[in-house]
Parts: sequence; C-alpha cells; structure tokens
Amino acid sequence: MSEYHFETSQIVTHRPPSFEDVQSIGELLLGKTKHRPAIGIICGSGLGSLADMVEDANIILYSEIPSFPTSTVPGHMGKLVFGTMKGKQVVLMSGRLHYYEGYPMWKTTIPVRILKACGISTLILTNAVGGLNPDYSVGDVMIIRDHIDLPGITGQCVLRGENDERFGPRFLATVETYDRELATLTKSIAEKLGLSDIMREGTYIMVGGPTYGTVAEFRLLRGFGADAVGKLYERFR
Ligand SMILES: O=P(O)(O)O[C@H]1O[C@H](CO)[C@@H](O)[C@H]1O
Ligand code: HPA
Repeated sequence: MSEYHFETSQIVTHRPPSFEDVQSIGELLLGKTKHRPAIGIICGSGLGSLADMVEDANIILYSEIPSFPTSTVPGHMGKLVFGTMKGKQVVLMSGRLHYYEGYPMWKTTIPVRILKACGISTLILTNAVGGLNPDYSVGDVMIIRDHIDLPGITGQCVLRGENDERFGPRFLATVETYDRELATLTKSIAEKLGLSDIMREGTYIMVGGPTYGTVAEFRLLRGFGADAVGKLYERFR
C-alpha cells in the first residue's frame, strides 16, 4: 500500500471547478496510480472498511487533492483508494461528504465529477439510512429504485447554477438514474448468498440533516411514498 502527497493547489475552491480543472485533477490522480478504474464505490457510514479489501491499493488522502473537501464525520476516513477487487479495477471513496457538514451542495458531489474524469462508468453508492416502510426491519438492505430529492424540489438542487454542457445537459432527465441491470444482478447475487430475505428495493428520500427526523416528519416522508431516508446527494454528476 502506498500514499501520495500533492503540491498545494492554486485551483479556485469557492465555486465549482471548471471542466478543464476537473479533467486535470483526474489526470493528476491517474498519474499517481497504475490502476484505471471502471467502477467507483462511495462508502457510506459503516462501510469505510471496504477499503481494506482493495488489493494492490494506492491511497490518496482527500486533503491532498485539489478542490476535494475533507471528511469531517466520525468514521468517514477521507481517502481515495485505487486498486482491484475480485480482479476488477476500482476506486473507492472511503468517506462521504455530507451537506450538513457545512459545504455548499456542489462541494459534496464534486468527487463524482472527479471520479468520472478518472474514467469510471459505473458508480455504486452505499449509505446508512433510516427505514420508513413499516415492512422493513433493522439490518435490511435496500436497493434504490427511485428517489425523492427533497432539497432539489424545494430549490436546492445540486445542479443549481451555471451549467457546462460538457458535464451534462442543463435539463437532466432523471427517470433512469438507477441502473436496472445492476439491481437485477444484485438481487441474484443476494439470492445465491441466501440473503434474499433482507433485500428490499424502494424509494430513497434525501433530507438535509444532521438531525434525525421527528415522528411527525417520518410520517410526512412516508406519506410522500419513501421507503428509507438519508442524507446523500451524489446521484447526479
Ligand atoms: O449517508 P451516510 O454517509 O451513510 O451517512 C448516514 O449516516 C449518518 C448518520 O446517520 C448520516 O450522515 C446518514 O446520512
Ligand atoms: O437521515 C436519517 N434518518 C434516520 N435514520 C438514519 N440513519 C441514517 N441516516 C438517517
């Protein structure tokens, strides 16, 4: 395992980095590892130690990457891990960035653009959630079929602001945000592992936090049709 340290960056950090800046950060990262990941994994609370399963790992601390916010939440380590898992080239974010940490919304999701610039075409998001569906039990695992972007529909969409079409269209269609094939594959693997009983598939609703909800708020969110609630935002580039 090796660690890399970058020079202090001159890249402006009070507004989203430009397309050119994001590409150059991607190139900088790829220059520090021989791995060429096709899969990115963002580790939610409790899953940071997935990084220990990465073989032939190159670790780069968030604090050493231009424009990258640092993780401030306990248990979120704040490191990018390039390497292989079961023979696949991956890059893991061990440590998520949350809006409630005080970052502007774009800062919590900028790593996704940087991972894309590193070449990923599949992004696996994981996170800890609160169950809202009364049929769910503690310890169940839910595949996100769809989401309700509560901050987004109230005017705080992560894509608010200037748009560079090279990142994606101004008016992004979100009906197919989650890959059906990956969901099917996940369910079939769970079945083989004898885990079908705990596998769920439902609607995730994102809230600001850091507080957990009140009973009245949970009732409201359930009324919206959500099955689980949490605080992740990285679904859109
Ligand atoms: O989304 P992850 O990083 O898993 O974190 C989840 O766990 C933290 C504490 O509940 C909250 O931030 C919640 O969103
Ligand atoms: O946002 C949340 N709400 C309730 N429980 C949770 N567990 C993790 N995140 C959350």
